[in-house]
Amino acid sequence: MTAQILDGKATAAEIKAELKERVSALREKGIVPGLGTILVGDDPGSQWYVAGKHRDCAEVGIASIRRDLPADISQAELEAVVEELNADPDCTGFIVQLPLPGHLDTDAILELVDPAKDADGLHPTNLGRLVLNVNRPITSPLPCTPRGVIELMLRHGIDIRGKDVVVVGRGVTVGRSIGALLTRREYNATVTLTHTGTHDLDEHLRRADIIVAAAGVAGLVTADNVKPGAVVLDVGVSRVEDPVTGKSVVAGDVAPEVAEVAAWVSPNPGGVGPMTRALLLQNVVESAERELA
Ligand SMILES: Nc1nc(=O)c2c([nH]1)NC[C@@H]1CN(c3ccc(C(=O)N[C@@H](CCC(=O)O)C(=O)O)cc3)C=[N+]21
Repeated sequence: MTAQILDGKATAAEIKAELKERVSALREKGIVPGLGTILVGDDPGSQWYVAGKHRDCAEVGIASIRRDLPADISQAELEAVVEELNADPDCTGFIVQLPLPGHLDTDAILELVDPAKDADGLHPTNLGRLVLNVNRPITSPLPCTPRGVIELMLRHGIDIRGKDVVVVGRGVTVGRSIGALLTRREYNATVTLTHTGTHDLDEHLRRADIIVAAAGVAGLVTADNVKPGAVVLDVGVSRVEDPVTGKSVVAGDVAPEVAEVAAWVSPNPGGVGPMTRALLLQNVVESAERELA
């Protein structure tokens, strides 16, 4: 038995096709959703991610607004660019690509983003709304990766309700907010958040119905630690040296042999990454739709 694949690439394509329709409907009413990106410095990885976001926008008809800034930009200068996009009516949502260079105050920058335009869904106001609204519909942007993880399962017919979900990693973009989403009444999962201080991680993993591996530790989840029939989502990304070629390659948190035990696994790449990007676009479209309402 080998696990079925949670195909993030195909599912993201499906979501993008739906968003394209919603963007057309908005355009007919005179609203053009626009995604802004703020990129500081010339890290090739970050440049590649940002380029991908603009390609995605073109695909669904969202306008792109791009601000590429020098690595030595000052806090005040960067804050001015954030304020500019906050005020720009053509920009319905935007992101500040992370990480920022060390001399900049990341928290202060992220807090300056207008919560209504927060395409990442990581503004303190939006995270606060997510925590406070357990039962009512949420009408503010949601964090893209947690939402992408859930959407990937739902669109493969996986029932989350009542399931034991074990999340590995307490990072801001995934671990710390995914529990707030999964424990909403609409999903009704039971969530355990594990991290580097957890005693006996293996024990937690072995009883999980669903594992969300977001630690950024290559191969952390092994076949020995997965219950037969579990659903395993590989969110982590780290760079490791390929033992054969010696080249630096991207590795996920889930060892390949897990596919022999699990019922479902998300590949990495091709799993949660494309979903994150699709849900970013959805946040931008939803912000534009709220503007119309
Ligand atoms: N403000 C901000 N928001 C972010 O959402 C954000 C960020 N900063 N900084 C960096 C991380 C990383 N991240 C990825 C998203 C998609 C893929 C993705 O689509 N990867 C593809 C291709 C991977 C490859 O081939 O290298 C895949 O998984 O199939 C990867 C990484 C968003 N991030």
